[in-house]
Amino acid sequence: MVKAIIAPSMLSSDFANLASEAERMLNCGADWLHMDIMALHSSAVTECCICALQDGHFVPNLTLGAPIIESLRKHTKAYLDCHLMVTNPLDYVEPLGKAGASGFTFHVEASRDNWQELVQKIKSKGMKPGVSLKPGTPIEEVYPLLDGENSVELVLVMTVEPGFGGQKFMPEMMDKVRTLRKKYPSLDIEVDGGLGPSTIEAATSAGANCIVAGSSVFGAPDPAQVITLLRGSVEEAQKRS
Ligand SMILES: O=C(CO)[C@H](O)[C@H](O)COP(=O)(O)O
Ligand SMILES: [Fe+2]
Repeated sequence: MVKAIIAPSMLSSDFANLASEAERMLNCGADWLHMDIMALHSSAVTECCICALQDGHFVPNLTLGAPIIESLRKHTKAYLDCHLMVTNPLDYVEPLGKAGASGFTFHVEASRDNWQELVQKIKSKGMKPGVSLKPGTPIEEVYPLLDGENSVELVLVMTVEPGFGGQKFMPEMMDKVRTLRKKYPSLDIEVDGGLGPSTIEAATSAGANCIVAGSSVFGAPDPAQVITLLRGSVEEAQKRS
């Protein structure tokens, strides 16, 4: 049976106090810390400004990168679950590996031409490879990454459009989770976006076992209580299945 993993999204934390926010979440029972890495690939700008402006931004936001992961690593031994929302994830493998990232989850939309090289490199740097997909991307797109030689070990199903915390959960994404769980019973299936006490049931009964939650955890008066509730939902759903 796959393990229940609760990963507060540090995107909702106080970035100016990242180390103490991380410690606070771990004390509240977090298993992983979810790190949202959003950036514009700089060489895309140099190579073709117009393309970069039209679609080079993987998301319309800028968050953190390897230097911050490296700084945080000095303060914690926690599993740092990095979610790469960038146009060229390959550029980030070496720096994030060096910085001390634990998981490296890239987007299938940004790696259609080089996912095999990417997975190989992620593994060679000692990180756990994962693939994510945007709401508009069909689940079938990740199958080759799960069935081949260089397979990923986690699939992150986005349940909001990537880019920002605090958005509304998209329940229609649960069909992807159900399909994936049926086909891959021992896979880590992560859900990200809009998860909290009112939406967790839909995700866990579909088969998700890794739960990313930002605003619902950081915005709660008692984050530990929310983390316990999320974990309980994964475990209850697993008992029922
Ligand atoms: O990847 C993300 C956004 O692109 C975040 O991880 C996600 O949005 C978490 O925040 P919340 O739980 O508030 O929705
Ligand atoms: Fe994320």
